Amino acid sequence: MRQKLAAGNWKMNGTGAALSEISTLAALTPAPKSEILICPPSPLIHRAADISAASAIQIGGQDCHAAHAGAHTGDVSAEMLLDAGARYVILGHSERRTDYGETDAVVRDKTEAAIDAGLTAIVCVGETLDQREGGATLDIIAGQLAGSVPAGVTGETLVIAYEPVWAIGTGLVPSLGQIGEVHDFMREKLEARFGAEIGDAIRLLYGGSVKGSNAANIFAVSNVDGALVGGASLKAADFAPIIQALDAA
Ligand SMILES: O=C(CO)COP(=O)(O)O
Repeated sequence: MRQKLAAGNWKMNGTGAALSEISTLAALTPAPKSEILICPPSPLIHRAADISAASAIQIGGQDCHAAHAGAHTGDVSAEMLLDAGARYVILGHSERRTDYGETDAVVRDKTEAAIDAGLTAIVCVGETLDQREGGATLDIIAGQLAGSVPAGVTGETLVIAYEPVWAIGTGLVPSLGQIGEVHDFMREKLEARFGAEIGDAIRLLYGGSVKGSNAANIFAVSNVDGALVGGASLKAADFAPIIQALDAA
């Protein structure tokens, strides 16, 4: 049985004042059945990990460099995230693929570095609206999975997040059929590449305009093991109902 995961990606939002949302979230979800993860901006990770230590909430990063250390001004290594208290890191988010031209090969190298350091990597994949309208969705997902996921992963070291680019921050959500089609397809691809046992153990998250109002329906879709939530993870009052829906799924 895969452990369900509700992950919040704060993106470039929040200063120290936002950390109170973590304690509030812990109070609103005292005994969650699902794993709960908050990925704040890097400068908050250490304090977020301290605040969440007594709760079920885990902390993650939003990116890391592929190198362990060195002359990379402004970058953060996977070891640094781990040392600061992170246990997960989001990699290959479409905003990084777009803003920084991160290719599948770059994402794969970062994923290897993250896993080497002892983090669980959440690798993001997803098609643009043009690609979906052109009927290329499954080809895009297959290519991103093949290119971004390194060899040797397990259900403990890798999570995949399916985030259609056109659904991120837009309020648009694919139909439940479309989500199910992609998640079933990803499961097949992972089982084909890593074998039935590992392929079945890797958790598959849906991301893109997940809210308390649509979460239960999305979590009922086959092979959806949780969500990667942006906007609705910033406030505990918005994120808690999503966690409750996942617990109930
Ligand atoms: O990009 C996302 C999470 O990584 C999704 O963002 P929204 O939930 O704000 O659409």
